[in-house]
Amino acid sequence: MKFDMISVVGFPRIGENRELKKWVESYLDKKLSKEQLIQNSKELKKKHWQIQKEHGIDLIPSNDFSFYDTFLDHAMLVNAIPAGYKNLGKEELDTYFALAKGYQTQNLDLKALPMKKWFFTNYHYIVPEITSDTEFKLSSTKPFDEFEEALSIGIKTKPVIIGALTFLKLAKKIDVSIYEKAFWVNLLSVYIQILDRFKTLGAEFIQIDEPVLVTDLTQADIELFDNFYRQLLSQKGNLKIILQTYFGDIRDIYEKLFTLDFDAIGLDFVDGKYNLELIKKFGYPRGKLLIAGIVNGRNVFKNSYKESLEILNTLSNYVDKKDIVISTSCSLMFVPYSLKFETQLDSSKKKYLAFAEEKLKELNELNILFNDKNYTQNSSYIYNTQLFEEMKANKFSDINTVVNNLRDDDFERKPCFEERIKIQKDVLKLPKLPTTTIGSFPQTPDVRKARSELKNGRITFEEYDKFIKQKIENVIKLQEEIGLDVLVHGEYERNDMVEFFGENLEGFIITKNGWVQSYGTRCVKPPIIFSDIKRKRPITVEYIKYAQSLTAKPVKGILTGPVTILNWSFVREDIPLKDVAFQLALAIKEEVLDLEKEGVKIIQIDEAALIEKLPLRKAYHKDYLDWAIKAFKLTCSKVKPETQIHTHMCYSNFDDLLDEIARMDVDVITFEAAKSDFTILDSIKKSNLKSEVGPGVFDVHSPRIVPKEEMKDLILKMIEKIGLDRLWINPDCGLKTRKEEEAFPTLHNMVLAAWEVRNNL
Ligand SMILES: Nc1nc2c(c(=O)[nH]1)N[C@@H](CNc1ccc(C(=O)N[C@@H](CCC(=O)N[C@@H](CCC(=O)N[C@@H](CCC(=O)O)C(=O)O)C(=O)O)C(=O)O)cc1)CN2
Ligand code: MET
Ligand SMILES: [Zn+2]
Repeated sequence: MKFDMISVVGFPRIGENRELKKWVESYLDKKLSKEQLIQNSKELKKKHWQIQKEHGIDLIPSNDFSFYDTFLDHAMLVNAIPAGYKNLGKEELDTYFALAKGYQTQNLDLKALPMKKWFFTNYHYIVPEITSDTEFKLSSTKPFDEFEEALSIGIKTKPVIIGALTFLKLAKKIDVSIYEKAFWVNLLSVYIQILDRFKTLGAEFIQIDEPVLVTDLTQADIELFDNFYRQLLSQKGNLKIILQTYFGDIRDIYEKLFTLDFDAIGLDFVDGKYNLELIKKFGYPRGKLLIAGIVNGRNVFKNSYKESLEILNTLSNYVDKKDIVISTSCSLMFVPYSLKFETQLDSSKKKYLAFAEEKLKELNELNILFNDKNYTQNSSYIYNTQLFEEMKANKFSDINTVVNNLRDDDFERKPCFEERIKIQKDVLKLPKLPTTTIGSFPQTPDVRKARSELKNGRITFEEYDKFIKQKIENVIKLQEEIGLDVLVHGEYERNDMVEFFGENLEGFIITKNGWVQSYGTRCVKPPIIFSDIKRKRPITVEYIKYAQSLTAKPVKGILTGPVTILNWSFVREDIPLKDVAFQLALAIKEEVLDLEKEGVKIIQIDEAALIEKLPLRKAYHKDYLDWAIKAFKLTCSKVKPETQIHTHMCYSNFDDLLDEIARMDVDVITFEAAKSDFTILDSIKKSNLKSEVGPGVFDVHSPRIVPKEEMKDLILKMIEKIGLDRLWINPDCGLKTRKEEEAFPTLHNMVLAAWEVRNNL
């Protein structure tokens, strides 16, 4: 075995120019053949393996590629797919896309499997369903095919497989206990077959990903893990098994791992600083490799060689140096592909950044330094430490003054909710069950084209502005025709709800090509928070004012909240998140007050990502929520009582956080409810939340046209649970990803449903 090894946990799969996204979308639009899609993807994978090889990576991952989502790939691999999909009579790839996107024909209506956030990232995985009828069996050749594809160009990869505990815990369980041996032994036999196949193919290392090990574990989880792996590892033969963890520390199971026959353990020393303490406290077993995750797979800033070498040197007091493998902290799929496309980015900023490709270089340099006794004399080390000194010198300047001068009443809105809502009802005079939308309307190809032409200088700003105003005019007319009560301007001017604010606030770096996958074929280009945040000028006022000038109905102003901007941006690691959040909040507050001044009566401050960076362990929740909620409150504490403040959160997996959400003290909150079977409604009733609520009555991620009766039933059910007086009727998120012909009929049905219920009161 080679010493001084370097490992990559996973590599971005979308391609340097989002090729994969474009191919898959073309395939789904029937504009690209299956053969072509597969052929193109093979070339892409090869390119990615080759790049890693050129950068000297020893443990190069395979099976980290996916046409849509690796969790769904895994569900297909072990045959954990709902019965309805099995008999579609389709080829594997088409069944796969049907699971991801739903499948509708004249007489068949299969819903897409739901998506969930992948830990605290902005990636979303597909949630498989397992029931007592699930028959685990090896059902796909994808991981083996990819291993062979790489072999054919002379690269022996390290296949990546999702671990059993992570799979079972993150799947949706229906009428089944994953902890019963009779259930999981069937899955075990599939994993044994997977290992057997890889043995036959000549694999050396297999990486088994178990990120759930960094969450709070129960005794039952630990026992399941122990039993499962004890048996699996007894069958591993000559294969070397890497247990890969990431996103935190593994305090609940660390010592237990010593007794299991893993050949290597992958630990995250970026998000899991406590892993180092565990090693200091309990040591590390002899003879096992330690995959030391020190290059951050979740952020775009350069690695601090000084800090990393300190960690590595400490580790070498407990682990044989030859057993330490330098690695990324998690997959690199959470950062953009390469800086080489950022030709317009000032070198004074670019020099602080490292995307996936540059991180490969960092791994290499770190490896050289770690094996060099005089590394402090090495030029790459000297350059890197200088950079970080410079960075330290340009800390956010205003932060301490502004943030320290905030007083308690900067965060509190007056008068209390009960008084405000009365005043608002008098001013707004909305009917019962008011109907509205979440903000964005379909981002049709003409909108994207206009923006791209503006960016390329093919049209002037005046032409673009005229185009956007025309879109606004159309959407106002449409909403009036449909009969919605509270209108919106449609968000046509925004490429993305976060990037748009990044472009218009001072302090951000906007990249040209810094795309990362958010789910399936959808990508985001997170802005980078680099220096003090300030609002240069009003951002949204003109278009919202314009929309309001076209109608007598209230137009709701839509803004993105500070915590969501923070959580969906890349943020410097040397400044407390809380301080950045407060700076963002003060900028958004200026916008809120300007909208109010211009006569906007309802303002929605989206906090879609409010709890995204909620620490994985409960013990740390409070601290995060305290500052996150304060940042939100800072944006709207100074508005008049008659101004109605809404917020929107797209996920409702906050059942046990409702008392915290109540502290946001908003007038109206809209959120997703239908996909989680409305359990949240019961929780709302039991919680301190006083706000009016709009639990979305349809799923915006499905192209399906929802029948009126279906939504009517939902509305009746919601009235029963939550009462009539505080209920709003709306979709569960923005409509930007839908086509007009999908969104408009459903909206129309939604309004009709609300009217029918209203008229029968
Ligand atoms: N940041 C963020 N995170 C989020 C969400 C969100 O809305 N924003 N929503 C949730 C779900 N995630 C989502 C993430 C992305 C998209 C999405 O629609 N993304 C678009 C890109 C949006 C965008 O930035 N568009 C730009 C650039 C579009 C583009 O590709 N332009 C073409 C040119 C187009 C032309 O000339 O016709 C090109 O560059 O090649 C624009 O509108 O200006 C996509 O992948 O297709 C939707 C939901 C959770 N996380
Ligand atoms: N206002 C935004 C929209 O409607 C909220 C989206 S939350 C991901 O698109
Ligand atoms: Zn949403």
